[in-house]
Amino acid sequence: MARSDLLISLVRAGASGDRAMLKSATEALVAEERAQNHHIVADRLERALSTVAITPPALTAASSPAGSGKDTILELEPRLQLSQLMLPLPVEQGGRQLIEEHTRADVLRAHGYEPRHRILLSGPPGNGKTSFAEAVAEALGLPFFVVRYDALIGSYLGETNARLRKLFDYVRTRPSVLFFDEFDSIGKERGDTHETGEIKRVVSFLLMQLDQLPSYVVVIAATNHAELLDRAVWRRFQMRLAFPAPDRQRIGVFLNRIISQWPDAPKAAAKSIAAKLGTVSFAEALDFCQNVRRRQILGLGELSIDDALRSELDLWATRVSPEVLNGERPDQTDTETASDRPAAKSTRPSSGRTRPSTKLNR
Ligand SMILES: Nc1ncnc2c1ncn2[C@@H]1O[C@H](COP(=O)(O)OP(=O)(O)OP(=O)(O)O)[C@@H](O)[C@H]1O
Repeated sequence: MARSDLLISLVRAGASGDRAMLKSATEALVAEERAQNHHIVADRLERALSTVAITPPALTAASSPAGSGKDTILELEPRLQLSQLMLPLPVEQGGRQLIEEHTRADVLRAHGYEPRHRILLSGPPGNGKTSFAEAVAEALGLPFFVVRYDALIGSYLGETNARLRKLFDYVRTRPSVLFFDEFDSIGKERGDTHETGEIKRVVSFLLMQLDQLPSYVVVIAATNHAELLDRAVWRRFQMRLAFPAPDRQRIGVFLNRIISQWPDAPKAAAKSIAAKLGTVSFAEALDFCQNVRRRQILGLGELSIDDALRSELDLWATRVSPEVLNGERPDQTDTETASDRPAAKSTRPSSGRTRPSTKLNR
């Protein structure tokens, strides 16, 4: 299957004159041959590749970078490691299994199995879905491709499918981790009456492409709205991992990890800071900590870490939430400034987020 895909990519690359695709498909074949100790074939393939015309062929619509699948993805160098993330146990275990299945794929294949390679991550924003995908790419030593919806979704009939085809043609030329963030924006429920037939065609085409993808392309899709996904799309994923919002205790441990690396330890315990932050995502807790350090660094030695922390907690209590920005509840910051507000006040209307007191436990 994997091999036949590579051969098809080679034929397509030859037909369209896409030298990048030709090179990456050949390199993938070379890697495969070497993995099977077929060094003579691998050497011949490499020699053949080196004789490919140096002069680039005239650009055509199909072969131009603007028209290739490469435009619809962003290639990032994965740096994050799984051990740097605070993950729920099932996610951590799922991640380790996934990595093992791919690093020891030859053992599985010897028994007629392929490693799992279609993974769905769900959960509220800022709790590590993107980071997890990056960490999987890092652990496997693979490029991390992030799908760019701005370049993928077209307004003309059939345009999105044509771009999806190019995207999949491009990624199947080499092992990689392909990441679809906000996957619900493309894999939506086909029964949605507000959508035209176009979305159905896109979802059907996407399913077909997912089915045909070789296992050396690990597709990781993330969604904040798993309930919006088409059932058939949901079923396609071999591993589904939930990233729930962290509770206060986990945020406390997370804060402690960060704070313990600061040059000066604040007097307040991480647990007490977590209580003051209220219900937050890991990303929000991290932002908060980074702001404290920014404040202290710019204080040029005049500001202690405790002052910086207290000051940032004061600001935190006056934060404008997305609900205010969306007009779902009134903002009180117009009539009241941070300095007007007593330090321990936390009476802003709650909308899921607990407004913390700004007084530190010392
Ligand atoms: N579980 C976690 N452990 C450690 N750090 C985390 C965790 N979750 C998020 N972070 C930090 O927050 C940042 C943003 O998280 P990330 O982009 O992975 O969240 P996400 O779930 O993909 O959010 P979105 O749904 O908005 O795309 C990361 O760069 C990371 O530094």
